[in-house]
Amino acid sequence: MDRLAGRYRVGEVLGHGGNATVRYGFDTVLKRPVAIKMFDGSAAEVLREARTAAGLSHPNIAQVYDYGEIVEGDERTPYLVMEFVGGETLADRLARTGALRWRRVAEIGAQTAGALAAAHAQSLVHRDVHPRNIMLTPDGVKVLDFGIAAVAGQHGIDAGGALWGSPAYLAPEQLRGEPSFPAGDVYALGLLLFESLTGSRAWPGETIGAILATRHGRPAPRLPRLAALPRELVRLYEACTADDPTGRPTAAEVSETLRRVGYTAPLSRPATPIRTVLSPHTVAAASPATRRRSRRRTAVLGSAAVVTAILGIVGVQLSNGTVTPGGREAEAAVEAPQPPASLSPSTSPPASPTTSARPRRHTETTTTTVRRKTAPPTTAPTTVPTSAPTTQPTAPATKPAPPSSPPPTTPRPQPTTPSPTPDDPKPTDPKPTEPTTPVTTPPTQTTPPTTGDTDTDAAAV
Ligand SMILES: Nc1ncnc2c1ncn2[C@@H]1O[C@H](COP(=O)(O)OP(=O)(O)OP(=O)(O)O)[C@@H](O)[C@H]1O
Repeated sequence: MDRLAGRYRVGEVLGHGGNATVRYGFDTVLKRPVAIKMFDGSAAEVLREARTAAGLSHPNIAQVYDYGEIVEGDERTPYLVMEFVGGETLADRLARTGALRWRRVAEIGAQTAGALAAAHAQSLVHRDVHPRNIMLTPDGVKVLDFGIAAVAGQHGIDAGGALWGSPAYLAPEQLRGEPSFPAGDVYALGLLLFESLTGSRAWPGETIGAILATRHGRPAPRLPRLAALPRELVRLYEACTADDPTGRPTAAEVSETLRRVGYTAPLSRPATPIRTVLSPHTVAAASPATRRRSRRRTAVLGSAAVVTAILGIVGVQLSNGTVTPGGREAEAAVEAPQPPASLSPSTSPPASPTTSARPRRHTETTTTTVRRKTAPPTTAPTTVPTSAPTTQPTAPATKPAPPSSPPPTTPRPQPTTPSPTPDDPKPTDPKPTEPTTPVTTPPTQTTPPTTGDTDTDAAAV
């Protein structure tokens, strides 16, 4: 069979995530470009992701079209077929240009918040909002990767003891292992505002240990004073990143506020680059390597109390004796006893933590094991595919868009340095061209009917 599921030609790699590779593809039936995400994880989990994401329809959310599995002997490689989104990720954009003008940030933030609000309205929490999951297109923002979305109220730590998310963007209550609620996404949204306005991550760090140590007991950093930045935007950022989830606005409120501020705030000198003023909370810029590593989804295995303990330790002790907070990549996982899972759908933040304890920030020490995350440790599949299909497809003749997969090489500017903020470039949208060489793929078994999703195009914003 030369096509995936008999209809999808597979082309070049668009990017790699923590547990998947995303490739350009072409749907030969509907004659449109697609993105095909091939997973290392278990089929059951990916199918759950597909069903979750397929239920969402919003102009700022990348649409999921189809799900299937590549079967090779005993191995199954699950894949998702998604709307192809041309453009560049917010992470790549920030790496390329540094901080953005505040109006542009308000626009991106408003659309991102709108997408999250749509998910929250269906009691879904994204749980992995970070700049690599925000795609900037000529038509507006597309939020990618509802891959670890959960029903609001679902426990932040799953049955296997994995706490999913990117440690630099998780809300404090998520780090404590409490159930996931929309307020967690709003916290991450606040951090996106910070990063977009300053060009630097709010919680920098090379490793999960370093990030957790940086975050230990601290509120989110204050925004440096930026020229012409409306006070309301500063207040919004502070509200979004409040430690107490009940003090945060809803995503819908964030979207509304950003739209209003963006439209109504008096115009500042448009050609003037953002000028930053030294602030005691100004954070250091992260290196490209830092961005690359710490963006990765991280599974923190352990009870809430143990995660809490990790937060309480500035110098994280790691049991293998070779790992130090500065010495291991952020996609590591911290192992510890499993907590009980709790599933109690709700759309409001918990009145009180459901897990055992608030952080004992300064007293606990523990020994934890850090290992690289390879696959979700939750459902222990009997066979976990570890590799992509053996036959690699040929890249399409026409490059769909500047692939955003290569890690950025441009050093991120320091937030204290005036940062020119040129207008967005216009990434080229791909023409619906097929890869020229048919792809030979292993026999494919597509679970749902391969007619796919007929909801083809997301509306322009
Ligand atoms: N629908 C899409 N259209 C075009 N490119 C995409 C699409 N989805 C993902 N990509 C590209 O593939 C890259 C990897 O995506 P993926 O969702 O696997 O990982 P991630 O979000 O970067 O990391 P993680 O999943 O570990 O959080 C993205 O950063 C993006 O560049």
